[in-house]
Amino acid sequence: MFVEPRYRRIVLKVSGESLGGSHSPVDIDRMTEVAQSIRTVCKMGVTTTVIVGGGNIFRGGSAKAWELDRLQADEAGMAATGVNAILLQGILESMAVRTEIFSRGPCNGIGIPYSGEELRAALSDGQVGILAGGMGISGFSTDVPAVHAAIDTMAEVVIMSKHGTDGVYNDDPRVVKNARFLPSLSASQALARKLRVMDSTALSLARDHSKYIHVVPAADPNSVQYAVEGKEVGSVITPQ
Ligand SMILES: Nc1ncnc2c1ncn2[C@@H]1O[C@H](COP(=O)(O)OP(=O)(O)O)[C@@H](O)[C@H]1O
Ligand SMILES: O=c1ccn([C@@H]2O[C@H](COP(=O)(O)OP(=O)(O)O)[C@@H](O)[C@H]2O)c(=O)[nH]1
Repeated sequence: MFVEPRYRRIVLKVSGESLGGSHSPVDIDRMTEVAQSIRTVCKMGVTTTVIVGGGNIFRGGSAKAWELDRLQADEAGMAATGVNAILLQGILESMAVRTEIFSRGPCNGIGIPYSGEELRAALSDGQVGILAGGMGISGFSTDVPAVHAAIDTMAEVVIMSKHGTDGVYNDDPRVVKNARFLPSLSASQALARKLRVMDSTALSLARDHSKYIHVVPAADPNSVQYAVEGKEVGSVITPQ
């Protein structure tokens, strides 16, 4: 049965941590599930840009433990997103999904350098854009380039496939056992309550550019498809 998608143009942010397995920082079964969900939404006619995190391999926040300075640590984190992007591209291409990687910073040399115009051209040509290297500069997470890509590609929503939560709560559900699930809230409310489900810089960028954020559970392999189909899943952060 054909379902009219709720979203026509999306940016999908895939949590790096959700790509790891118990024996390896990158798990082929998880990566395959992600690729299958991308193929499913593409078949529904949804124009898709994917941005992968790198936290399954390395995060800038580990700088101290490794005695790295923040710039070095962030460069390692950005490089990690490149590994995930190449592996995801490989699996997607094996499923006959055409892709192009657009890269920044330490990932330059993987695919082609990021350009909003070239990304839009690839999407118009029916390809999936995969972004590597985040913003290409230290001090960010991949949430900011996810929202930025929504601006560049005129996507109405960033679907955030999150590790360790099924949506947004009024407090961190990993820490506060009786935290309350919030099916819908505004970006301003999330900022005012200092909810740390995503980067505050990315939240304010989404608010200022009227982009919706749909937080869905990475643990459910159907959650991206359900979000696109308009089924109740995760939490929606509205721009207003
Ligand atoms: N208000 C909140 N609602 C939901 N999750 C939250 C909240 N505050 C903090 N978190 C935490 O955010 C984590 C996901 O964010 P993060 O680890 O940065 O993600 P990812 O690697 O999935 O992008 C969850 O595992 C959850 O513990
Ligand atoms: O524009 C960017 C994007 C990412 N990073 C680094 O790359 C790491 C991995 O990205 P992220 O934490 O967003 O991955 P995820 O949380 O999705 O696993 C971050 O911790 C940062 O150290 C960065 O320095 N600049």
